[in-house]
Amino acid sequence: MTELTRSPAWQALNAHYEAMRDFQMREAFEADPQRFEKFSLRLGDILLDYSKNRITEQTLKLLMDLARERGLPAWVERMFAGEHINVTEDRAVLHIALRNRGNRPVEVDGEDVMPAVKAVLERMRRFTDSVRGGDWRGHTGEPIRDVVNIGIGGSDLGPLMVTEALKPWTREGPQVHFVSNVDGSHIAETLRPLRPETTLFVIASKTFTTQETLTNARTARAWLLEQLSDESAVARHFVAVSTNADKVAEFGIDTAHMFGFWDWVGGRYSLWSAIGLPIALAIGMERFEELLDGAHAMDEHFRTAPLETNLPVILGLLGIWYINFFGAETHAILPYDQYLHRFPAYFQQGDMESNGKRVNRDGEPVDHATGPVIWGEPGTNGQHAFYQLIHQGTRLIPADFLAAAEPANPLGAHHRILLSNFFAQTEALMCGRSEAEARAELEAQGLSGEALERLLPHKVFPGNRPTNSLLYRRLDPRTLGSLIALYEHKIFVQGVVWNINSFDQWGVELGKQLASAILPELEADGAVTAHDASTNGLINYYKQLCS
Ligand SMILES: O=P(O)(O)OC[C@H]1O[C@H](O)[C@H](O)[C@@H](O)[C@@H]1O
Repeated sequence: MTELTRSPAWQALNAHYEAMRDFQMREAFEADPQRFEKFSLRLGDILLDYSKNRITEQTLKLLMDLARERGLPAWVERMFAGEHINVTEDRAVLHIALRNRGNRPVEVDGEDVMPAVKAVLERMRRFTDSVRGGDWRGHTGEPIRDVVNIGIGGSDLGPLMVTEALKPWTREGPQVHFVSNVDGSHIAETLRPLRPETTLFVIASKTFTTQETLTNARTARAWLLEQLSDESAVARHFVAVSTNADKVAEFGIDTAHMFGFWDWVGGRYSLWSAIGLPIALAIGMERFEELLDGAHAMDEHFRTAPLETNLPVILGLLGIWYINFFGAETHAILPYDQYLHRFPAYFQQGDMESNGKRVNRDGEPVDHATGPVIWGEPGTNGQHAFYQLIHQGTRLIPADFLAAAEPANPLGAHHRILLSNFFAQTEALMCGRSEAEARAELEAQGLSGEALERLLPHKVFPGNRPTNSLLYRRLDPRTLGSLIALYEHKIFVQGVVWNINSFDQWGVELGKQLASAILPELEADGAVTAHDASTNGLINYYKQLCS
């Protein structure tokens, strides 16, 4: 057993889980009229209702004991103090500095990083103002109408998710497009309706060595030069966002047109840095700073609130409860908001790349589950697709429901219909429908005898399925910033409890290495024999199809 699973707090939770096997939320609500008040919290206008979970006050106490035993408060301090908590890469983890809106210095290796952070924000402001104001002109003197962000992973998903989420604020800016996949179809389809004279490319890559991004960037440059036929056009149509000035220059982008960030910003935590440039181009720098303000408010809450009333801590520990004690394999994020349609995908990288780890910080294999599979789609679409399995399948799928009280587009009854579904689904998942209730309903429909008995088991909903609800006034930049930071810190909390490094991602390496060995084999003549029989067979069949 590892230190974690041997620990008194873990053992106590194990015993408590046994005692909770028969716990029914529905009965708990009936027995305790204060359950909602006890198990809900507000931060600003964001309400977190976590009362529809298989928990008692004792469960929370034991989870808090676990967090304390794992030294969570000290780990939070370490992160905020700029310690190199990303041990395998020997780096600090300071996305919180990017949205540190107060005057508190944040030091890395004895140096306050805030002046540099502010200087980049100021450059982003000047640049985005000039592009949005029409002062920045393309090579032929026309203003910029389209921005194409070329990046992948953390250099794509955050800006893409946020510009989609904040679409109502994008009307005055250029149209922003995103190309990530190395599949040529992505860039081909994106560029097809665009004119090079009015298009600005943002090449976003922390390392500036990512194959997909550099391939797409070269294609973009060729497209531009094919039509503008002048190398000097590149300077007016290409900017870069990176930590690697040498590689940016090598690629042919003037570093005067490069926006920097730092190795203490993880790719999947980078939308707050210059990686957010396409967001700022789309919504303007003021709104971008409101996004930072919202995240900062959550950072302050996370840093200072007691564990018991700390939103990210509660979400993180509830996740641990289900993953490690109930054996839940997945976690659904279900935004009742069309604008949040990329939010679950964003946190697939955020969570799964952070906590998809099998060894602890010391390199020892863990003997418990770590990060869950994150998935989800916006409500109500999911209801007509996969909710069947959540309601009546054999798996336990904890789910988060998110919704804004105010509609972004007030259109008759749309929003009330949407929210009636938001409220109904967590109610249905919790209450279920007992056999007696199902029977009564079938009888009311006029069924009886064998016909009723045949249908009855299919009509029963076991219920007792856990959900969290996040309800807030409206999805504006500030609220979105807070919500993203909430999930970021939730991931941190779980990583601390599991004693894993949430900030490296070695698991992406192997495939990359093998792909670079295979690429020349695809270009060479003759059969390939260097791999296992399956891989050889696939490559050789591909070659046969292409010959
Ligand atoms: O920003 P880049 O250096 O181009 O990296 C882009 C992405 O690729 C890597 O493989 C990592 O898995 C991601 O964490 C990263 O966000």
